Amino acid sequence: MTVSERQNSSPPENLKFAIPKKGRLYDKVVELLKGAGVEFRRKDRLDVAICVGLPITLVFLPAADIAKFVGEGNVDLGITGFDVVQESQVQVEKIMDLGFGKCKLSVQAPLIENYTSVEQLAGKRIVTSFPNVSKAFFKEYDQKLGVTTSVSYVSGSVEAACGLGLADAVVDLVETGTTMRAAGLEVVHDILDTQAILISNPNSTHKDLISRLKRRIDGYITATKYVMIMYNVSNELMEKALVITPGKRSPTITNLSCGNVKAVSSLVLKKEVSEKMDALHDVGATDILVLDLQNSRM
Ligand SMILES: Nc1ncnc2c1ncn2[C@@H]1O[C@H](COP(=O)(O)OP(=O)(O)OP(=O)(O)O)[C@@H](O)[C@H]1O
Ligand SMILES: O=P(O)(O)OC[C@H]1O[C@H](OP(=O)(O)OP(=O)(O)O)[C@H](O)[C@@H]1O
Repeated sequence: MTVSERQNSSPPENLKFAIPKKGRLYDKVVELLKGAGVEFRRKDRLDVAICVGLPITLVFLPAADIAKFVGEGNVDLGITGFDVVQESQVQVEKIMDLGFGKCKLSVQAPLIENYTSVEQLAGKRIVTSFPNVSKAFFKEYDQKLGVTTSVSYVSGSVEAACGLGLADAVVDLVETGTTMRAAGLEVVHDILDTQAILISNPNSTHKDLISRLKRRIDGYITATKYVMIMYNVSNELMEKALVITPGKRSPTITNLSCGNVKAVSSLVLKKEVSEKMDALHDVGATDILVLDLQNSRM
């Protein structure tokens, strides 16, 4: 075996974990794995990386192929979009939503045509990278109206299909709508909401390691959503302050050496922290500090 073959080979007993090799989800997935303590070094141009200190081999694949690989048992675990899972038509176990890669899969048509309902597109030409989801979606309308919608697959630049005269409408992902508007399209109907999800093969033999990874990822995601708020407050004002910061379960209250004042620490949602600080100030709390959480197990 050559050196490069050895670098590329996974110990057979390792859990195989497929993640997107590039694209929209890549940076977020790498950040998530780092936060969950899954360390790896990916050598230039290699699509396999063995993790440090964990029996895990990461496999870098196109996002669109990951659900199929997980469903067919070539890998144990994967991260990809829910849209990809729906399109792949395979049986996978959804472990958890990951909270990024959020967008919608929508039927989009030229603004100029002014379509007001999706029924008007039944029987017409649709171009998409999601032929299975699109066919399943239009089936109901085809049956109702006695027509046959033509669904054709393209692997990319879907939004260009109407302008090129290849389609009457497209089924594509929309987040901000920038791509769609630039192509002169508008949403006629949303088919599904999607985000990145962690999936596993239902027959994987690595159940314990998958549970451990789930706890780690869960802990990291929770830590990114919360901050720890700490403040001092007098006994008389305590009740009002605790209404503002009830904590995830309950706040921690510590006696201070100086008389009538106590220190409170409590978890607060990051998105609510400024408003909580204002409210604490207004009820008379002092020395208000906010600390970021690195990680958590709750
Ligand atoms: N604009 C977006 N906003 C949020 N999530 C998105 C967006 N576009 C795609 N995604 C999510 O990321 C997944 C992968 O999309 P991406 O466009 O990166 O795939 P790709 O086509 O494999 O990448 P590339 O085009 O670079 O080869 C999609 O299946 C979807 O779940
Ligand atoms: O509503 P928006 O914010 O414009 O996002 C939607 C676009 O994002 C994705 O493509 P991406 O930019 O990842 O490139 P791709 O077509 O090469 O996959 C998707 O396929 C849409 O075209």
